[in-house]
Formats: sequence, C-alpha cells, structure tokens
Amino acid sequence: ARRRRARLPYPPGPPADPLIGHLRILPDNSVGAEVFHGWAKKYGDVMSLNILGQRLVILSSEEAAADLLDKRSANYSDRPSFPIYERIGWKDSLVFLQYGQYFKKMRKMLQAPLEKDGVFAFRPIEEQESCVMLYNFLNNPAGMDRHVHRYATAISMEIAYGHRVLSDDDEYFKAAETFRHMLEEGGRPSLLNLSPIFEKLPAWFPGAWFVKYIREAKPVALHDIQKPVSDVQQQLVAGTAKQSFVSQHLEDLTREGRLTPETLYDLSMVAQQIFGGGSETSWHTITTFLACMLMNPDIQRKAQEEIDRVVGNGRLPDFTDRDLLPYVECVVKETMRWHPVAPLSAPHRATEDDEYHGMYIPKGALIISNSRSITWDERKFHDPLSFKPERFLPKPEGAGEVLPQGGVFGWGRRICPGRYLADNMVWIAIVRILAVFDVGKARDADGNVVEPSIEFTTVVTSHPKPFACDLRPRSEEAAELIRQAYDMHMADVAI
Ligand code: HEM
Repeated sequence: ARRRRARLPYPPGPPADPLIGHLRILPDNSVGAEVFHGWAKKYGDVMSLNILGQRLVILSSEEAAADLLDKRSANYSDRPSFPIYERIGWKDSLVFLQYGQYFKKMRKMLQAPLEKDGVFAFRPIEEQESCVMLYNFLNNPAGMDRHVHRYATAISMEIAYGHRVLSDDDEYFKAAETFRHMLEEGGRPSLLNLSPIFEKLPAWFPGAWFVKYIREAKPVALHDIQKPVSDVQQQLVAGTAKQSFVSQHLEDLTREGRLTPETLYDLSMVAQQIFGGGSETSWHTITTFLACMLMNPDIQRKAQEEIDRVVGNGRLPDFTDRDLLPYVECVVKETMRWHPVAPLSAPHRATEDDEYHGMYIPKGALIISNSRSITWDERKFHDPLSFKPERFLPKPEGAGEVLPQGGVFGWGRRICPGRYLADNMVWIAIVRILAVFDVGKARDADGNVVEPSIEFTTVVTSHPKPFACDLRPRSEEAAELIRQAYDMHMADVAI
C-alpha cells in the first residue's frame, strides 16, 4: 500500500525551488494564515508545501479538517517536536506531547474537571474575577488590556492552585507574564529545528540566540512549574489550602499512597497547562471583542438593549441569564469567528502514510488547519469579513449560519480541553462589560474624536495591538453596581 500511495501526487501547492522547496516563500508566522488563505483560493482546500524535505499540509475548509483531524484522528493526533521548548523543560507539557500512552494519561487528567458539566464549578470564580476586572476598568480605563490579562490569569490560577490574584504585582500573575514571554521568544524559527547538532554552537555564533535563551529560561521554567505545587503542599500541611485542581490531586495521591516524584512531576506539568493554555487565549478573545465593539457601535448598542430588556439595570447579568440573551451569544460567536486567536491552530502530525481524495499524505507530514480560511469561508458565511453577529440567529431573523467549532478550538483528540471553561470565561466577561460599560471612541488632547484604527499582530496568538478607546460606565448606577459587586467579592479578603 505504501508503494501505491507514494505514486499518488502530494496535495498541490505553489511552485517550489529545487532542494529547499518552498522555504523562500514560506510566510512569516505573523501573516501565515492570511497568505495561506490567499493560496488556498488557487490551490484548493488541501494544499502542501515542502520545506527542506518536511511536508506541510494545509487544510483550508472545515470538511477537510474534520475528515482528517476528526474522522481519522487515530492517524493525526501526534505533534511535531518543539526542540527549544523541550530543552527548557516543557517537553511534557500536554500541548507539546507526542501522541501515545503518556499523552493519553496527561490529557485525561486535565480533561476530567473541564468537561461540559464540570466547569459549572468554576462559575463563582469567574463571577468574582469579572467584578474585579470591571472595577479595574472603572478606576484605570487606560490599563484595560492588562486588566483583561489579569482576569484570565486569575481565574486559571485559582482553578489550578487555589491561588487568588489580588494585585498586578502578584507573584503568580508575574509568572504568567514570564511564561508568555518565554513562549514568545522561544517560538522564533531556529537552527535547532533543523538539527540538534546546532545545540553545540557557542552563544555568540550568528543565529545561535537559542543557546543563551535555553540557558536562561530553563531554571525559570522549572521554578514556575514546581513552585505553585509546593506552595499547595505546604498549605495542605498547614490546613490553609483552598480547594483546587492541585489540592484535590495531592489529597487523592496521598490517600492512595501514590505520591512519588513522578506523580508530582506529572501533576505539576498538567496544572501549568491550565494557565498556559487558558490565559492568553481567553485574554485575547476578550480584547478582540472590545476592538469589535469600538468599531461596531450599533452592534454594541443592540447587545446592550437586549441585556437591559432581560436583566434590567439593577444587577449584573449572570449565568442564569445566558439562555435569554441570544444576541449576546451571537456577539461572542462572531468575535471568535471573525478573528480566532489561534489562526493556524496547533500543528498535528501524521503518524502513518495516508491517502485523501487521491492525494498522498506521507507519514511525518505536519498538518496545519487554517482557521482563517475556515471561519472566513465564503461558501459558509455571507460577507465573511464583516462583523455581523446576526448571521448566527436562526432564519428568518438571521442567516442561520453555524460557527465551525474546530476553527476556534481545534480538532479530534487534540481539541482544546479548556473549551467549555473558555466559553464561560469569555461569555461572562463580555456580557458584564456590555451591561455596564460603553466602549467608545477616544478623544485626543484637544478633545477631537480619534477614529479607531485596529491593527492585529500574531505572535503566539493573534490579537489587537494596544488601541485607544473611551471605556466609560454607562451611567452612575452602573458605576455603583460595579463598586458594590467588587466590595462584595473583596469582603472576605484581608488586605
Ligand atoms: C478562547 C479561549 C481558547 C481558545 C481559542 C483555545 C484554542 C485552542 C486551540 C486552537 C488548540 C489546539 C487544538 C488542536 O491542536 O487541534 C488548543 C489546545 C489546548 N488548549 Fe486551548 N483554547 C482556549 C482556552 C483554553 C483554556 C481555558 C485552557 C485551560 C485548560 C486551554 C488549554 C489547552 C491545552 C492544554 C491545549 C493542548 C491540548 C493537546 O495538545 O492535547 N485552552 N486550544
């Protein structure tokens, strides 16, 4: 079968150079999704590139991605190796793990509390932290971006370690920021991807930036993985530990006599994925929403009217209101469709040779699903580049279009395990911001309106560059509601 398959053509792609293949035209990560989206129009929903002998298959429709990554997930659930991340100590982070028994064990451990019904348990934390975020907006609107980052991080840290982030200087919040910088820096293309031999280069050698990076990042990465778990261990001894993912596991492991350096290591790696996977993605989905509201005041007003009608002005919306707010639901979906924060999702790898519609996909090929193409597919979405929440309303009121979940949260056995948590985190933030704030145009020093111009940048995730806006409480009552909610959530905190 291998010989027969090998005679089939690879999926088509742009013209290549001899030997180096498509290396010269391989787009930079920051524009990759857009460039691939353009190419797909010419070469089709399944195209391929050859980068120095490494085959890259790019999937540009929901069907192709679902056919391969969902329906044939037994063959497409592996990941490529990430040599730099592996060397700093993230080898066993779930997101980077190769497919196999160890992956399955780690994935199960993380997934268990994050199932659809399980994430209900985290709602009080989300309600609490959303009030903190609103309060921070009120007192320091210019710090909006950071407040949202803190919101997503604080929820993740409390779920993972029972740690409550109480200030911007919080040690755990700082660790999340460091984690992000390390992810960003270590993600740059490097010689190490070509061969481990380059590891031996001296740090001063041109292009060998990673030697210094690895040396410096490794102890920090290790500390940030182990420290919060040893904090919880100490709190358990002192009787002060709060219920959390880690405390629960530590108690179980101790009771069952299974607490060993190995089980402790696994637990530390998995716990880190809660903020590693959840913080930046949720943060940037919410800032994308804020940018969308700034650019689409009519949509903002319509969503606010729905909230005013259903919830009124006397309280903040909460999860019990969700089913009664269909338009807000559409705004959340449209934010995720219009600009998914992971435009190229995460690469999968083919474990064995395969054939798809007469094309040959060799073992070891990297499979990239292009979320941009999938959520901007003209065959599925009318006017896909416009922000139109009503597209998701059922006909005849709306267009009855359906959000391709894979385009946002990925596929098959690697689908985002945090998707239900993310959905709650993002929804409650959005509905509460809409309820009490107006996102309006900023004014310059002379009082002139600044026309919004939003630019996106893609490093680890794709998100708006910092932008000016006028984030203002909708009324004095709204401001008072925020203060009261904040006071209530801080009542038990001794400062
Ligand atoms: C709006 C927020 C989020 C978005 C858009 C998002 C998106 C994604 C995507 C596209 C993937 C790659 C899936 C694939 O390879 O097919 C992924 C993987 C992952 N996500 Fe999320 N995610 C979000 C929130 C979260 C949260 C809250 C967590 C916390 C638990 C989380 C944890 C992870 C982990 C651990 C993986 C790796 C899974 C694996 O490799 O098996 N994510 N996410």
